[in-house]
Amino acid sequence: MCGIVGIVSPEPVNQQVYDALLLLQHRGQDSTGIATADGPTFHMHKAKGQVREAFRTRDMRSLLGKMGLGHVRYATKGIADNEQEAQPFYVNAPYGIILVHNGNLTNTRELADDLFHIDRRHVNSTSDTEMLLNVLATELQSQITGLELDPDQVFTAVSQVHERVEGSYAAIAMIAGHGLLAFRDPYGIRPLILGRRSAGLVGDEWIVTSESLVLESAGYEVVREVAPGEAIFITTSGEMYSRQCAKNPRLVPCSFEYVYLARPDSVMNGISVYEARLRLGDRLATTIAEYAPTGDIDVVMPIPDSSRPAAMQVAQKLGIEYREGFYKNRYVGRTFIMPGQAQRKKSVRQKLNAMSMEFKGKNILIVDDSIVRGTTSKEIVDMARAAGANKVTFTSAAPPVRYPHVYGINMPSRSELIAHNRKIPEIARELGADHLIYQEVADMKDAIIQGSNVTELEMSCFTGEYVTGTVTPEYLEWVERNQLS
Ligand SMILES: O=P(O)(O)OC[C@H]1O[C@H](OP(=O)(O)OP(=O)(O)O)[C@H](O)[C@@H]1O
Ligand SMILES: NC(=O)CC[C@H](N)C(=O)O
Ligand SMILES: [Mg+2]
Repeated sequence: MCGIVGIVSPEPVNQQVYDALLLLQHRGQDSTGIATADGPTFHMHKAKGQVREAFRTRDMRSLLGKMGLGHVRYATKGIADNEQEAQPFYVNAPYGIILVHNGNLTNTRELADDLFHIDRRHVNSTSDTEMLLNVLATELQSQITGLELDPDQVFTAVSQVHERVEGSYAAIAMIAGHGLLAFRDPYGIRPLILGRRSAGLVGDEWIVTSESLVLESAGYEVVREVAPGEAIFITTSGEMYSRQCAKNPRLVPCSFEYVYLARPDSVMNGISVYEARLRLGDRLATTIAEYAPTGDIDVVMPIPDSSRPAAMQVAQKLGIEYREGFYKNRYVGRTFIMPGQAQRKKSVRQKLNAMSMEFKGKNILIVDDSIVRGTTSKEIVDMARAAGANKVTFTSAAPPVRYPHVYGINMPSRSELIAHNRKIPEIARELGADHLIYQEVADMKDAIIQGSNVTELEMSCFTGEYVTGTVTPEYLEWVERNQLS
């Protein structure tokens, strides 16, 4: 799950793009990049690691221009630990295009073949994003008649992209000398929001980004979410055009954004992430009360950070004291989005420490937002026991993750998932917990969409039902054999 941002302004944009990326850091820690357009000239800097370590003053100074875009990467395809596969990606024709992408394409085998044999395009990496860019460039090239480029041609090219590409994609591209293009896949799986801010006499500034908190923090007003299948084109002089480019758009946003990925202070598809997490806690409390003996539980504890809102509600609903027994080292990033199991496992211990006075002789109910590989939960149960806990009940505000996620979250292999092919008591044994309780799928869905206009959610990692047709058992086996390296 990556974070993306694009800005068109009457003023230089390098600092604004940087600030936005800092706010999106929770969406990707593998690498980051910024590109700007200074008239017809692009400038770009990308590097491995997080935003604060990737950009030096001299890099920022070189990023000239009043249009720009940026990316923080949480790799799902290709090579995670590689500067060349960091985003943005660039092609020199037509015009010069630079693109950033949040999502994951599911027909890369066909695309690689077509790009080589039919379009005669060279893709120099294993990144799906480079393929997306090359499909866009091919389709844009086929629309151009003269030197000028009008928004209709851009929108027709995006319609063609929707026809050729499958999977999830929220993308932003700069077309040199012309403007900024943003588009979202026909299911709106990944988020994308449009904002506007007045820059006084010099005109308006436009921003397109993954999460609303970026708009809020920089004083942009929310114009609207980019609709599923829609494309927005903002010219270098600030005129905005939009068009629905998909034949059958349907909003099916990713449930995992609300469970874990997005920041709680964002509003996504009209749903406050924080409130969705509170409601997940409410529903979980009802299930806990139904299945587990809660009479002897002394305290409810969250696993910092993402489960705090849900845990607070569980405690309140069950009328049990809420305590924070795990102290979090704020200098360690999110462990789930780190590449490689060894690094993830080591980081849980570096990140969380149990304070024994909160555990000694007590029956603890632990709440996490999700259990995926079980990396965090296994360590947590061990730590709670070592700190003297009596009974440990582990609960998850999301249902068991039993199937791969192929739309922008790196969990491609079934065997890695602790709940795959295991019944709940077996998982409890694996974790070493006395009881284990998960949210029900229907409750998760209701909790997330309650009070909004969203009626469908992308929940494949919980249900095994994939919204795009190409995700067949054969494809899932191929993904498993060709994992991220
Ligand atoms: O079962 P696992 O494979 O361990 O994955 C699930 C855990 O990973 C995430 O935490 P993370 O530390 O990434 O981020 P957070 O600080 O936002 O909770 C999530 O909140 C769970 O705690
Ligand atoms: N999580 C994402 O959105 C990843 C984008 C793209 N698939 C990559 O691996 O770079
Ligand atoms: Mg966590």
